[in-house]
Amino acid sequence: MTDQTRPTCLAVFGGSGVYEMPGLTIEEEREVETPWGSPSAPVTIGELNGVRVLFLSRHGKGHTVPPSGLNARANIAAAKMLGATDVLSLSACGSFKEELAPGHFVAADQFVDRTKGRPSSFFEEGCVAHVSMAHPVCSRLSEEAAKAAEAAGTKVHRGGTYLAMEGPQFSTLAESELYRAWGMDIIGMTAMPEAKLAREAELPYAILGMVTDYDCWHEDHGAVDVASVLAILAKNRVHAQKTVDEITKLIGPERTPCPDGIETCLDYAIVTPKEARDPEVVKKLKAVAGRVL
Ligand SMILES: CSC[C@H]1O[C@H](OP(=O)(O)O)[C@H](O)[C@@H]1O
Ligand SMILES: Nc1ncnc2[nH]cnc12
Repeated sequence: MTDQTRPTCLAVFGGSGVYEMPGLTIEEEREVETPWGSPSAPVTIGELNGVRVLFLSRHGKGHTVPPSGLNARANIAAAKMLGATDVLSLSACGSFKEELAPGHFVAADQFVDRTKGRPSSFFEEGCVAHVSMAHPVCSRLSEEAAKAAEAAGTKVHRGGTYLAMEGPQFSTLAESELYRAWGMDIIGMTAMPEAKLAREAELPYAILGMVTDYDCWHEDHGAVDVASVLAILAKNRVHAQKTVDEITKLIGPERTPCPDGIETCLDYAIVTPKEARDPEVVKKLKAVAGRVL
């Protein structure tokens, strides 16, 4: 059995409002230490419909970790180290389009990264790699997530660009209008560098943006505030949780390799020749890129 034909092990990163995953038969809550530190919370390891699921509350159980303080490297590394085959992100987001209404989900397939200074690579001086981010989302997982959300009774939009802002403040009106003029679809504060790191760890990644608001551009809606985001999420949390239930039914435990080749994307990405690599850096990297080191 090659690494890519292992049974499914779906890592779910629950964002704002999604702090637990009811229905999961819990095996254990694992404290994980990675070469990049600890993830946001202990990882809940369990099973749902015969599928192994790893659940991580992205901001911690009590929502104590802000977007800029997220240790995305530790979160992704923890998933990889625990054997994840895929990562599904459930993320609250603002909308830049009338038709992407609060309560709808967007299976985003592109990102624009406007975050600043977040550690965004596992690779560093001593071992340099460049992976492609042209198609940052796993097409298969994204479609499965979209179908699962529909089965859970949610209106889903397939495709769309997620603008990742630094935060934690919401956008100014000028920024909101600029992003709209750029053709962005949704906005949030967490998908970057998470998606980049998932790619470097050869983990197929997909995201369901759970629309909570129209940011601040919409004349008929007030500017976004946390209370309204959380109120919408309280209504939609059940849809998010049901979506995870449905996706495990859809994908099942048997898994074929990712059709986009994400699990082998490091084959030609590392530019530093073996003899020039820093052994200490390589030691850390084994946690996420052991296949090629
Ligand atoms: C509580 S509103 C802003 C907050 O919500 C989103 O988090 P997540 O993506 O983890 O659901 C957004 O990105 C901000 O971090
Ligand atoms: N309008 C918004 N901007 C950034 N992050 C968000 N999360 C939810 N709504 C958001």
